[in-house]
Amino acid sequence: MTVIEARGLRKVFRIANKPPGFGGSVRHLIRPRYHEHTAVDGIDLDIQAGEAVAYVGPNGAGKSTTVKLLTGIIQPTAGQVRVCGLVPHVDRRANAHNIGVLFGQRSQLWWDLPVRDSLGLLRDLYRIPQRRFEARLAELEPVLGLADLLPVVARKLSLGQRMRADLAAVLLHSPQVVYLDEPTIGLDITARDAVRGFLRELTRNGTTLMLTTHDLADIEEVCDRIVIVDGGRIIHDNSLTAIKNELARDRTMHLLLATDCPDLDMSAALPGTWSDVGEDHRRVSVRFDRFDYSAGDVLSAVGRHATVTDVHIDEPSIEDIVRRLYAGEMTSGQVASAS
Ligand SMILES: Nc1ncnc2c1ncn2[C@@H]1O[C@H](COP(=O)(O)OP(=O)(O)OP(=O)(O)O)[C@@H](O)[C@H]1O
Repeated sequence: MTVIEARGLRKVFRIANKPPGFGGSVRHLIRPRYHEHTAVDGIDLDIQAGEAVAYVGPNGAGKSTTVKLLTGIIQPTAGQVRVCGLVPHVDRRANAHNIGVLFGQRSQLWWDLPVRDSLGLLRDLYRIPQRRFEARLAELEPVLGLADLLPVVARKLSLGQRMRADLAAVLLHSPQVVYLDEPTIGLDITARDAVRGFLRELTRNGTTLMLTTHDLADIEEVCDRIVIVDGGRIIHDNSLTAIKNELARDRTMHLLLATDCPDLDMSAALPGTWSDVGEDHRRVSVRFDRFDYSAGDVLSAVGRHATVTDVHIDEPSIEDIVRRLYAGEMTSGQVASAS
């Protein structure tokens, strides 16, 4: 079932050309001048129920603007958008019940209230029955470690504590679609793992997740699809596995040998591979295309020359791939689209 559907979505901001200083302000009042900036430039997007999609791109790419359009905070200049069958900027109230949003550093919590009271207010706002509210808090408690946070006034929370409390606020009404911006920022390693595990669990249970983040580990551990935007356009849209298969076929196996092997060259046994022997003649690296050879092929080929005592494989990271896409080393023509 398609939960998020956007066609030709476009947002153009009108920006005032205000000259500097008081004189400039007066001149602008008399004769205002503007220029236009296209933040989102014709985006087509279909996201299915239960999908976890990473929506990433360099600063200013148009990520937040897209999320604002999908949540109905702003209206599109052109194009159509539907979320759970509703037009977000038209059916704002109904849409709010279907979605949870954690946006940048903006908190949902009332600054001067204990977290418990903020959650109570949100319970009333979303009209959550008391029993369901308590059951939901009990579900969220072990992941987000809420018990310690509930009595604390929001402004006294550390960044990581506030993030946990905010996540509880976003997820309290069990929304069908959740938009999260940098959801693990400020969390320690344990809390980060717990949140990532929890987000995976959410999508397994059918919640649709759209993650805008610069933390690529979040993407690898939570998302199954990655949409990359740049200049307001989608430059890549595919599953994480497909992007790796297509753009990161090389693996490098590093082997430690029991005996010196200064002249080891794998190119005869495994044509198309590249190998390098370290100065100590015992450390060998073999780079291979994973669709041409398996790790076992490489291991046994090296094993015919020397006893291997240790081995590890460098997998290409999603970080490398995304960096190359941002840098324009690859274009959408070189990569398959999910649509
Ligand atoms: N309200 C606005 N008025 C004018 N221009 C805007 C407005 N909001 C965003 N922009 C511009 O639109 C472009 C896209 O901004 P957006 O915030 O969507 O980027 P982003 O991908 O979320 O970036 P970041 O990773 O830095 O948060 C930027 O050039 C930004 O300056």
